[in-house]
Amino acid sequence: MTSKSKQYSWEEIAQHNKEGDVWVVIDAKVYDLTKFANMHPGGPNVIYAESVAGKDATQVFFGLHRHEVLLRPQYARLQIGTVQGETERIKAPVPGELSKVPYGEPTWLSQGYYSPYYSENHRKFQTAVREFFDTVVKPESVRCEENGKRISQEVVDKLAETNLIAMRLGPGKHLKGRTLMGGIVKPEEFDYFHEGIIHAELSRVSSRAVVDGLLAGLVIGLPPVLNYGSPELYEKVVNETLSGKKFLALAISEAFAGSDVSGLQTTAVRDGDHWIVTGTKKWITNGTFADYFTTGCKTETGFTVILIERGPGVETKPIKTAYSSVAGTAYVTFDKVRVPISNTLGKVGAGMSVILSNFNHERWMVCGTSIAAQRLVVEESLKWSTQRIVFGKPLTSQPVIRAKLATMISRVEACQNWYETITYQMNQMSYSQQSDKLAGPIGLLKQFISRAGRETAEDATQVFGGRALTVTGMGKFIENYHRTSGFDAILAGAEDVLGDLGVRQALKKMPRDARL
Ligand code: HEM
Repeated sequence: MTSKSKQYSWEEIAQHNKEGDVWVVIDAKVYDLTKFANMHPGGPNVIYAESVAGKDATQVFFGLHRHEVLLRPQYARLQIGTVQGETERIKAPVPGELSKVPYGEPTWLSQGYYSPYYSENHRKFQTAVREFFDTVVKPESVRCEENGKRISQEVVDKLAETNLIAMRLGPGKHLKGRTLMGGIVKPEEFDYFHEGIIHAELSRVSSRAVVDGLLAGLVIGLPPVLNYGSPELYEKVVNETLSGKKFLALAISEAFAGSDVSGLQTTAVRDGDHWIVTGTKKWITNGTFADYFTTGCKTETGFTVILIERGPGVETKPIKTAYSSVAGTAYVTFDKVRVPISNTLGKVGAGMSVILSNFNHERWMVCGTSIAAQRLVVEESLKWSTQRIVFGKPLTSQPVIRAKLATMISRVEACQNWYETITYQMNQMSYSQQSDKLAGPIGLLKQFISRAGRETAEDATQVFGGRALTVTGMGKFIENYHRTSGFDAILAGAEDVLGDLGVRQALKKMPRDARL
């Protein structure tokens, strides 16, 4: 019999109630904290308190710690047995499982509800993707968020093996001949709902910085190569990057110009079969470790997009931002870099349409990851306000807290429903129809979602109080989301600019004879 399966009566437990001999019970499990008390991060005295030592400390424990504390091996081994006739109720999470907390999952994944958009195949795909992210990505995400290092090659290799890297770019010819998630979905059947599942599952297990660090640069920077690169460039760069052997970043924004793409100053001057590129780029996601840069350049006849390989004259240095350096945010300098003319993406001078055609997908992707993060914040807030006791009652007994939860839930549901409607349209439309009909709505959607996210971050911070201000502990997700939700409002197009784009697109389509 292992010591953990030993059973103790409440009478016996009660005798271990003092310094030098202290046991506590948490969720029917008996812990011997005698030696640990002096190392306890919350100090020894709280454990010797009359209401704790030798007693059931479940409620006080869950008011102060996340369940994951008990699952860490160094603490799990403090358990010496269970209470006679009692069994644990708070179960450890199982990789791949769905949350049972109301609104913890989108409607289509909630038991007893229906959806017009998702099929059995989407559900099968979602199960496999969640299990993969829970087991492979989640532990890595926690490590990288803390140490700021880039995602390990081991995890990148696993992402490549399942073709998750390729699938994050959406449906298309780059999926042809690939086995997707062990063959669950055929390349020709893979649609934007499948892709959205990947963004949501990634966001569920990752901080905002890890979402970007997990090769977001490639997701936004490779499409111009896919759609406008020469066959030779396609063959080489697409194979190298989708197999996780090389990394790629989109290098458009500069300290001189962000959303105002036409104001860029990086120049490319023709010299025989080469471009000579000189200039700087700022806020380049994955730039610190990228091997290729899909770069916006000023050329004699306008704006041109050129793929630049890391080599002589290319330098990158990390930029310290509000989120973890796992994202690899870089300042990039090009100093008279010689680039073959064959690396030009699209026509010389026609770079604006190359870049614009890429934006819709990028913005839609940010919407998907933001909604999943907001949903996690809602779930965390529901759990916390149920387990936190104040003035002798759970936080949920306060009408002001319930009112906050109401608006948080409504926001995330509104975001989800609009996002799914647009995703459905994307599935029905050709690429050019999407560019014509969805650029405006996606701009408005992104503005709505990033604003909703920041309001939800504010509300959750009020619900969690001081705990939302610390990087570790009960409110760690809220702290991280509160600190980083602003990234969604800036990256892929500033919130206000996108709102304006949506309205301008609508105004262009106003019937000339429309009158009140
Ligand atoms: C198996 C038993 C326990 C373990 C392994 C444990 C472990 C920890 C850890 C790791 C922390 C740091 C904060 C965190 O990571 O969440 C902490 C903080 C704390 N613990 Fe415990 N603890 C245990 C039992 C208790 C009990 C029974 C009490 C009773 C009052 C208690 C009171 C506290 C307090 C007051 C803090 C500081 C919380 C804060 O800074 O917000 N702990 N404990």
